[in-house]
Amino acid sequence: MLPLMIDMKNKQVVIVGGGKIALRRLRLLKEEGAHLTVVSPQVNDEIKNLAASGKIVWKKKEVCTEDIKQAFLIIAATNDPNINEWIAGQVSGHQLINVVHKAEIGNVQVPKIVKKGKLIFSVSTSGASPLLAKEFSEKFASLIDKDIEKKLEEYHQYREQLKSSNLSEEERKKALKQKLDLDKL
Ligand SMILES: C[C@@]1(CC(=O)O)c2cc3[nH]c(cc4nc(cc5[nH]c(cc(n2)[C@H]1CCC(=O)O)[C@@](C)(CC(=O)O)[C@@H]5CCC(=O)O)C(CC(=O)O)=C4CCC(=O)O)c(CCC(=O)O)c3CC(=O)O
Ligand SMILES: NC(=O)C1=CN([C@@H]2O[C@H](COP(=O)(O)OP(=O)(O)OC[C@H]3O[C@@H](n4cnc5c(N)ncnc54)[C@H](O)[C@@H]3O)[C@@H](O)[C@H]2O)C=CC1
Repeated sequence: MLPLMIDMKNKQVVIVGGGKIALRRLRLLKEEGAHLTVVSPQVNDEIKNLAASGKIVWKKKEVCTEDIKQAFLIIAATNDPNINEWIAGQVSGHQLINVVHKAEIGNVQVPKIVKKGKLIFSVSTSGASPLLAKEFSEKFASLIDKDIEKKLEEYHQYREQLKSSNLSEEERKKALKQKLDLDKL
């Protein structure tokens, strides 16, 4: 499994199922600006409210092939393993699919994700122990400088400045390293 950063803005995402796990995936993807459609005969209250306010689409029905045809990413999050597996069998080779009850059936797994401004890290145990992934992420998060968001904005600006200067690659690298080292003092 290869961890990549994917721009989910305006991507079509179909979540099949409307329970606890569907909601967890929905929150994560909504935050990134994806266009969400939930397909499920029943959904929890939060999903109902989001649909009522037009923030997502809710198709109140059981899933069929047509529902997932246009999706960039599909989340099979029903509580019926047979349905989830059927969905996985319907996707074409260029679609992404996450199957929540048995990740290896799909081609996407969801790690534990932590975001502090521009700093993003994620921990995966390749499905071995989600709880350990959570605990590790908390340990790593506790090591992060509390001003990291502000600092990263500064580093970004400084780096852009250097990139538009006449300095050589070697000189730029040295200057960037010096700034990081100074901050550590
Ligand atoms: C493969 C994967 C799914 C995927 O890729 O979509 C997967 C699969 C499964 N999880 C199960 C159970 C639990 N999952 C959690 C929690 C989380 N699970 C997450 C990810 C992943 N879980 C992916 C692999 C991540 C990795 O590689 O480490 C986190 C990190 C991110 C997220 O889901 O948002 C999130 C942190 C929550 C937080 O931050 O609070 C808890 C604890 C809790 O809920 O507190 C439990 C109960 C304890 C236990 O069972 O371990 C079951 C059994 C279901 C059953 O028994 O029916 C399966 C299915 C299976 O293993 O077959
Ligand atoms: N990935 C993870 O971190 C975890 C995964 N799981 C797995 O996720 C599954 C779902 O868990 P919950 O969300 O808690 O279940 P839930 O019971 O709260 O929700 C299931 C949803 O699926 C819908 N559904 C059932 N048949 C359908 C169909 N044919 N078409 C469309 N929708 C249908 C139901 O209406 C309901 O909204 C569990 O069965 C479990 O295997 C459970 C815990 C953690």
